[in-house]
Amino acid sequence: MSDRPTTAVVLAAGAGRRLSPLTNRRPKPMVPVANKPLLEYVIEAASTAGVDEIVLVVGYERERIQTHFGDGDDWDVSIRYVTQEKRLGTAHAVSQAEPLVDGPFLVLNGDRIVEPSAVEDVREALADGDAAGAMAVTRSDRPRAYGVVTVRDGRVETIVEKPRQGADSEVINAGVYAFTPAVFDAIRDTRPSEEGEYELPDTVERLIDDGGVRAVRYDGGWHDVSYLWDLLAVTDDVLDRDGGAVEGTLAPGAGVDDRCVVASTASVGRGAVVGAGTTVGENARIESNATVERSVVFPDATVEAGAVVRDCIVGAGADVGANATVRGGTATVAVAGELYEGVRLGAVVGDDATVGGAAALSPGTVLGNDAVVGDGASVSGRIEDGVTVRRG
Ligand SMILES: CC(=O)N[C@H]1[C@@H](OP(=O)(O)O)O[C@H](CO)[C@@H](O)[C@@H]1O
Repeated sequence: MSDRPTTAVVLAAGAGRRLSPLTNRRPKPMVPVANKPLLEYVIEAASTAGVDEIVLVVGYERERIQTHFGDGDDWDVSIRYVTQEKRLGTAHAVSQAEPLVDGPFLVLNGDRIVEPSAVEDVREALADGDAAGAMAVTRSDRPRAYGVVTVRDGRVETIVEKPRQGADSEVINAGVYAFTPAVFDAIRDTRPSEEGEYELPDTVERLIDDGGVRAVRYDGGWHDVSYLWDLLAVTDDVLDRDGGAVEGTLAPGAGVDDRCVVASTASVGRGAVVGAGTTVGENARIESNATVERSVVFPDATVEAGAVVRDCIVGAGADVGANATVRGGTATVAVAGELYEGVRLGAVVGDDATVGGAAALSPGTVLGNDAVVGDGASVSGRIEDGVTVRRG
């Protein structure tokens, strides 16, 4: 067996609670960017980098993942699944794969878009040296949301997970690793975090003293959807990188910008405008004279005639009624009990939610799954799943 790993353990068990309501019914790795789940970008990058065996660690809503990826044939990889029954952290997730790996292997986060070079470079770094592990590190504008890393002589010197106080480095753990099987002993020696979880950064810290971990600088694209509004920005970045793909049924007089992705089974009605930075999922319908700009429309959603939707996420099967408006722009948005100001987000319309005709959603509105806004109602703030808001 070659010492260059061709097996990757891909972590896809988490729920992604900060992306509620989008993750109330689907795991974060299945959130679509340009009509493709985040996890599909990871699997494609691994496959392009020469990985031929993937162990997918699944848990929350795992059927969604297994149904989509099956045995991996469509991606030229062989996929096997292991289930992390309890959410006990990323190191615990890796340990679930122990019976299925043999020799050095890669570990990839299943919900961050990276390029194949990140995978290739960590694998080379492990194979060329005498370290117990190699980890890709990259620069981030918000290091405190990640594992903050300091590097010395090409090795990881320190790693601090999501530091509460300021970060002393802009360099973060990119979520792409290569390990020798020694990592499994290091996981067994890893102590639980304050939240009672076994975290891979803590395991890496153990390996620093025991074999060392090479730091591999990665400057390619690195995209994370941490918050709802990141989905719009990451979609925009991916459209910049990969270009648009407008398929589907376009009625006469429909205007669809080139920098959009419209699924082959979607339709855009007469006089409708689909502006740059928009993606329209399978079987979604943009009806006549509607305007949809810089938005993500999930599969089976409908934007009815004359509706105006900007900076929006329209969930699967949702219905935005005729002449409803979401004017877009910046707002204060509540996520998991915290307020984020100055965020560019028109509205999120949860899966199967209904926005009545001529209703108006203020910027920053987040409508839960199955929520209903009555005809002509004006709504702002956060509406939980299943709640109905009538006019007046
Ligand atoms: C506990 C853990 O594994 N934390 C990792 C992981 O964060 P999550 O928020 O758990 O996805 O991925 C980040 C980057 O992908 C990395 O910077 C961080 O150190």
